[in-house]
Amino acid sequence: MAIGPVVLSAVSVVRDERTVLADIDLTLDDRRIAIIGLNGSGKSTLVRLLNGLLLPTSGEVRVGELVTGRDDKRIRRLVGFVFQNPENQIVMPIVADDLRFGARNLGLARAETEARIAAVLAGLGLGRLADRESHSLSGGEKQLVALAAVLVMQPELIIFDEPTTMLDLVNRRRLQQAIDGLEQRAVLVTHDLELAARYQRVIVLHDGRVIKDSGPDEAIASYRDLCDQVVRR
Ligand SMILES: Nc1ncnc2c1ncn2[C@@H]1O[C@H](COP(=O)(O)OP(=O)(O)OP(=O)(O)O)[C@@H](O)[C@H]1O
Repeated sequence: MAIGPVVLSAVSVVRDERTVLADIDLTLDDRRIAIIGLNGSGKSTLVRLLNGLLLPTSGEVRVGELVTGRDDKRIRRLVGFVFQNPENQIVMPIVADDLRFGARNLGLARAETEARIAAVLAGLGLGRLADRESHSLSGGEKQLVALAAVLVMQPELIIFDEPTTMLDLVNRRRLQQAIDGLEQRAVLVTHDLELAARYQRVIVLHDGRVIKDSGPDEAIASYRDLCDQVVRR
C-alpha cells in the first residue's frame, strides 16, 4: 500500500492545561523532512502524532486514507518510529531476537522474517552484531539496531526523534548514511543542524507553532535568528 501524504488539519495538543501545539496545518509528503526548534517547542509532540502514539486534543491527523485514533494498528505498520533512546526500544537480550520480536508481531512466516533480518543487518553493515547480547552494544550500535528493528517491519515512513543525540561523529555519519540509503520516506526531529541541512524540507517549530517551512538554508537561518533573539532577550 502506498502511504500517501500525512496530513495534520487544525491540530492542537493541550497538556496540563498548556497548549503544546497550536492549530497546526501541515501536509507531509516529501521524501525527507527535518523538524528543528528550541527545547520544548513541540517537536517530539508533533512527531508522536504521526503514527498515533499521541492523539490530538483537537483536529485530525490522517495517514493517507487512515486516521489516527481510529486506524492505529494499520498506521503503526506503515509508520515506524525510532526513539531517541534505543534502550527504550530494544526489548530482547540478543540482537537477532530483538529484530524477530517485531516481525513476529506482524505475523510473518519464519523464513520471511529471517530473510528480512539478514538483509537489514547486511544493509546497515551490522551482520556481525546478530548474535551479540543487546546490553553489550555501544550507544551507537544500539541506535543502529533500533533502526534495524524498525526496518524489518518494512514501514513506508520512518520517524526519527533525535536519533544522533547520543552518537559520536563517526556513528552520526553512519546513521546519516543509513538514513540517506533508505528507500522509505523519513521525518526527523533533530538539534543537529548539519543533519537538518541535508534534508529538502525543514520545518521550524516555536512555542507550538510552525514559524518556517522551507528549504534547509532559509529554515536554518531563521532558526539561528530566533536563537539570537531569545538569547538577547
Ligand atoms: N506528558 C506531558 N505532560 C505535560 N506536558 C508535556 C508532556 N509532554 C510534553 N510536555 C510539554 O510540551 C512541551 C513540548 O514538549 P516536546 O517534548 O514536544 O518538545 P521538544 O521540542 O521535543 O523539546 P526537546 O528539544 O527538549 O526534546 C514542553 O513544554 C513539555 O514540557
